[in-house]
Amino acid sequence: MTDEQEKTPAGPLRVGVLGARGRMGIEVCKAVEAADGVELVAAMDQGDDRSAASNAQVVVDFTTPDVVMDNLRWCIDRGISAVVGTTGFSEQRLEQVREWLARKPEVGVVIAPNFGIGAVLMMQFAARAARHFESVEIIEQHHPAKLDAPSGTATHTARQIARARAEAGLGPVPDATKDEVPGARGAEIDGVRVHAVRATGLVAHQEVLFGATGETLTIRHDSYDRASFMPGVLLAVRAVRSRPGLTVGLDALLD
Ligand SMILES: NC(=O)c1ccc[n+]([C@@H]2O[C@H](COP(=O)([O-])OP(=O)(O)OC[C@H]3O[C@@H](n4cnc5c(N)ncnc54)[C@H](O)[C@@H]3O)[C@@H](O)[C@H]2O)c1
Ligand SMILES: O=C(O)C1=N[C@H](C(=O)O)CCC1
Repeated sequence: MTDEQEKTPAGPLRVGVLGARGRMGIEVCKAVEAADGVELVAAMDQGDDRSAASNAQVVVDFTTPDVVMDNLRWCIDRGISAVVGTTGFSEQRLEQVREWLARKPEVGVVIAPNFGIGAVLMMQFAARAARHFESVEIIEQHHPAKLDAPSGTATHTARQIARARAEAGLGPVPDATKDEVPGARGAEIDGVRVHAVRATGLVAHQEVLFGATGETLTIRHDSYDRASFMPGVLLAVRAVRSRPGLTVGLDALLD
């Protein structure tokens, strides 16, 4: 930002979008253009010159797991805060982002596997239920153009459930089954089975199935339209500059 811009009285928050021609990016550009107090200053996609977003105060990234780290580094180096919905964040990647941010203490980054308010609550409810049930499995369902599996939401949910189980002193989930066909029992994340379904007509859906003697509990969330993610994205866009450092998930912003 130039000294001149720094001195200018607060105008609308300048927002850039990376992945602007993608399914989510299109929706984010529309939401930013329609929202009060924010202004879309750059809408960039693959092949565009990213420097057009240098003037942004906040960049929103909905791109792909293979380019998102490079985009984040670029933003942090320039002192631009970022709101990231792109998936594929391992613990190592989060640690790398924290390292970059340590050199730019004024910059905020929010990385959320799911910006749907209902999805955030579904993950919280699942983490709360986890200590009371010996069995748990996650079934995530998405549109078939999704590049990654399992979803970021399912991975995050599994990690939170595993943490809650460990704190409650629960052992492994009981399971005597031997896979006759590899993959029949799904993937395993921190001891929690995760099943990924892909079908035309779906957007983003997840069930968490808990079991104990004589009862089951199913916690389910459905996004039928990408508009469902926009209140969460705008919440993060407005909050990120007042939250220096890394925030993972929307939980802290909803409290
Ligand atoms: N956190 C959430 O709430 C949430 C919700 C939906 C999707 N997602 C995730 O967001 C990501 C995008 O999802 P989508 O359905 O919009 O995918 P998409 O494939 O429709 O869009 C990705 C866009 O990024 C663009 N792109 C690729 N490389 C780029 C680069 N270097 N710079 C700028 N743009 C680049 C692509 O051309 C494409 O237009 C995925 O990782 C998905 O899992 C997260
Ligand atoms: O459409 C997608 O891709 C989605 N990805 C996120 C995930 O991986 O959890 C969130 C829901 C939509």
